[in-house]
Amino acid sequence: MDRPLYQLEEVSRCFGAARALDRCSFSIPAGRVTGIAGPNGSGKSTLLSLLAFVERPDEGRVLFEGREEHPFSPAVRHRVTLMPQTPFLLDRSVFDNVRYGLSLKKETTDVADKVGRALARVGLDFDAFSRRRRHELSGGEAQRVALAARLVLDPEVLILDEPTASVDAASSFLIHQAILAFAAQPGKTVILTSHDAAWLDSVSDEILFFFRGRRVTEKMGLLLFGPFAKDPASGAWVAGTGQGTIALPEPPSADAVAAVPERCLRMGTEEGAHEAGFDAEVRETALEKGRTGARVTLIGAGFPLTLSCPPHQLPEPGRTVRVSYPLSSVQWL
Ligand SMILES: Nc1ncnc2c1ncn2[C@@H]1O[C@H](COP(=O)(O)OP(=O)(O)OP(=O)(O)O)[C@@H](O)[C@H]1O
Repeated sequence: MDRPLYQLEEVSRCFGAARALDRCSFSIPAGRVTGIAGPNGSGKSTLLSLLAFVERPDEGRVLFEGREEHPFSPAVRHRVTLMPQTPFLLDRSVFDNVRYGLSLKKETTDVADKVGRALARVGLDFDAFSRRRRHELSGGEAQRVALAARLVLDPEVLILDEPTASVDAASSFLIHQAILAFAAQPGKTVILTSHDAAWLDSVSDEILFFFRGRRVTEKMGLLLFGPFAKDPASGAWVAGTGQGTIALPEPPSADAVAAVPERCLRMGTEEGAHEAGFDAEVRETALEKGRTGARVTLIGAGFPLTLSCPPHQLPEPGRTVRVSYPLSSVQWL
């Protein structure tokens, strides 16, 4: 059993009347890669800033190794490093940007060597890049320099908010490799977010799911937002647009969101009794970390959905498949 590194006890973070995090209680293990997933505004960045001790919760406690810690507390300073969603680079050379954190830590030995190794870990050649300035880097290169500036600090806990946002496939792959190489070292913990579900699956040992500031206990494969309508012919409730509809139980309120757990979605079979079904187009397929499972991303009735399947049953992108689910599996969030 993994030792919990963090324990959150009834943690809330409020902005005015809105709760970006709403009474969250869960733990995060040491020595693993934990992915944080959820739609826009679900509280992921807010959570990361609390885990990095950049901010304090308004309610509840964040325990680190069993003790309540705070911003600037010596127990977490230099041990936990956050790369924010839009990392800031100084208007100086790449070398100075990567070295900057070392100088804050007052590390003066083997500086050039350490900077060179950190750049190599994100696929940047020291001779080609170390003298370049911020404006001489592509978006993907700048993101990798920002990651190198965290890796050079050799933290115990590396927290990354959307490290592959707006980078191309090559940079995304290099960032993936750098994170896995970091995580493979003894005693290292990585906590990260990404909107790219397949990428997050391929890098994470475990994923925690969030929705509207709360942790959702399992991975939801399908989220259905209103407006919902009642089919006058059948009397059944449906979500969807002109591109088709998806059947639901009666919504409890107009702004409720329906969710179907990924494990309840089945692909390629006709629906049985007490099940609903709809046609969906396969958009993307990906193998999970360890390659024992695979994930399929589809679009049905205008809604994106993901479901898992054995790697040998992966359908071809572009195919239309039938997706079925028990109506009783629909949860209201
Ligand atoms: N400084 C702030 N002031 C006011 N509201 C904020 C602030 N920071 C976050 N929020 C609100 O808190 C909620 C959660 O925001 P947060 O950035 O944590 O979500 P997220 O899941 O990271 O979203 P995204 O995927 O879009 O990055 C949102 O409704 C957001 O508008």
